[in-house]
Amino acid sequence: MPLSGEYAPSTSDWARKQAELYESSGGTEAATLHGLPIIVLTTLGAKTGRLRKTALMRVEHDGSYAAVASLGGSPRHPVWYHNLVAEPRAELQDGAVKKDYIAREVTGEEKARWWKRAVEAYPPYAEYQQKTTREIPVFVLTPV
Ligand SMILES: C[C@H](OP(=O)(O)OC[C@@H](O)[C@@H](O)[C@@H](O)Cn1c2nc(=O)[nH]c(=O)c-2cc2ccc(O)cc21)C(=O)N[C@@H](CCC(=O)N[C@@H](CCC(=O)O)C(=O)O)C(=O)O
Repeated sequence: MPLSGEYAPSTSDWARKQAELYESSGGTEAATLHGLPIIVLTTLGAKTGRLRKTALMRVEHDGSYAAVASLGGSPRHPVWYHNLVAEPRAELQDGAVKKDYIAREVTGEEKARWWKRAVEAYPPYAEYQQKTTREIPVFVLTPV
């Protein structure tokens, strides 16, 4: 069942602009970062209950996606991480297709498999993990 609520723009201007343009153009504009494809994830704000839209790198395998809470190797998690922990239901737009997913944070062997896919899709993830002692969380989103 799709998320409902009022959209609350991100306070990160560049990310907000990319997420909004990607969504409004059906994934035809603002579709890459450093030439690599993105997706837009919609989560439910854990405190405000408002819809949050977050551009993320596209990491897809057999219809499931990874959401990598890298935040450029920052010592803290991105705020959307806490949204997904609180409410695992999410929407994900890949190109013109937007579907409902359930997110699950992965660990161990399963995380290692998805981390490999993520670094193949976006090599800077490896540098981000080198940059911080924070273990960068990975969610796997499976279609509902
Ligand atoms: C800036 C902040 O955003 P954030 O959720 O921390 O996410 C930071 C970044 O991860 C986000 O900007 C990403 O889009 C950056 N980013 C990537 N970030 C990643 O972590 N991984 C990626 O792969 C990634 C790729 C990417 C590609 C293109 C692009 O333009 C940006 C990309 C934000 O919007 N904060 C809001 C709050 C947002 C929020 O969700 N609030 C919750 C409260 C949650 C709580 O506090 O518990 C609520 O509404 O209730 C605010 O300060 O008002």
